[in-house]
Amino acid sequence: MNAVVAPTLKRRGLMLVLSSPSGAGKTTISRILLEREEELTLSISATTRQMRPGEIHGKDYFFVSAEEFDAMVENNEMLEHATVFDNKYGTPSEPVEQGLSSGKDVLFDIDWQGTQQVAAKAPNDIVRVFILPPSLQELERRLYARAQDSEEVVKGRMAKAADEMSHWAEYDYIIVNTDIEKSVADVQAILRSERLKRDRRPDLDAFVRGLRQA
Ligand SMILES: Nc1ncnc2c1ncn2[C@@H]1O[C@H](COP(=O)(O)OP(=O)(O)OP(=O)(O)O)[C@@H](O)[C@H]1O
Ligand SMILES: Nc1nc2c(ncn2[C@@H]2O[C@H](COP(=O)(O)O)[C@@H](O)[C@H]2O)c(=O)[nH]1
Repeated sequence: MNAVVAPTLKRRGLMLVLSSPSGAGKTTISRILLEREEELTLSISATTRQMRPGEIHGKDYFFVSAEEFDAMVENNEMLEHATVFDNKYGTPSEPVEQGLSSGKDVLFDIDWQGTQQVAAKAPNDIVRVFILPPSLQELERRLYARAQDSEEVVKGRMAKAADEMSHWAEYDYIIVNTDIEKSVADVQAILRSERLKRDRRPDLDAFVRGLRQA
């Protein structure tokens, strides 16, 4: 008897965006997701902000000067860019294009301004997830517990949290990050079903035609 061989169908990569007020848990969720999802690659942003202890140039961010950042924007090298908490942040386009064309999904940890720009450029490819903290008290606790920013920076970020959260309804999915394992599982469930969407699977048409003719 012949073994049944599953057909390999191509799929268009998607752009998975995580946004949240600072400290709600995007980076933590992203790190775990990247360990568990082989077909997912991270878009590494460029930023003018100071490197935090433990951060690595080229892994967490490309840490650049304001002049270098402006030159990247001027040369049309950014998919999106914005000023967030007094620093500039942006997504270099080329690695995103490379990731998508090699069949990977690309993960973005960007704010609502960047999300709006990516959605305007690639409305069919973007999947937007907004992460909320369980409470403001817990958000503040997490920012202090991370112990990587000064009290002044934490206060500044807390002051902007309500404004950041006012954009939640622009997102496709909302996760309240109470339990980290559950939040990661929720994002994985979103990825799994978004990957199955008919519009992202250009080979399906020919495959079904073949099935009907057999
Ligand atoms: N579900 C959770 N329960 C408890 N602590 C958490 C949870 N998720 C994240 N944290 C902790 O909260 C702190 C902030 O998380 P993280 O750095 O991932 O936030 P962020 O949204 O990426 O912030 P930013 O926007 O500033 O980069 C970290 O110390 C992290 O370990
Ligand atoms: N629009 C963009 N926002 C970005 C990008 N990279 C990060 N961010 C957002 O900035 C804040 C602060 O990040 P932090 O690492 O300094 O704590 C956070 O909301 C990130 O999502 C980007 O390329 N574009």
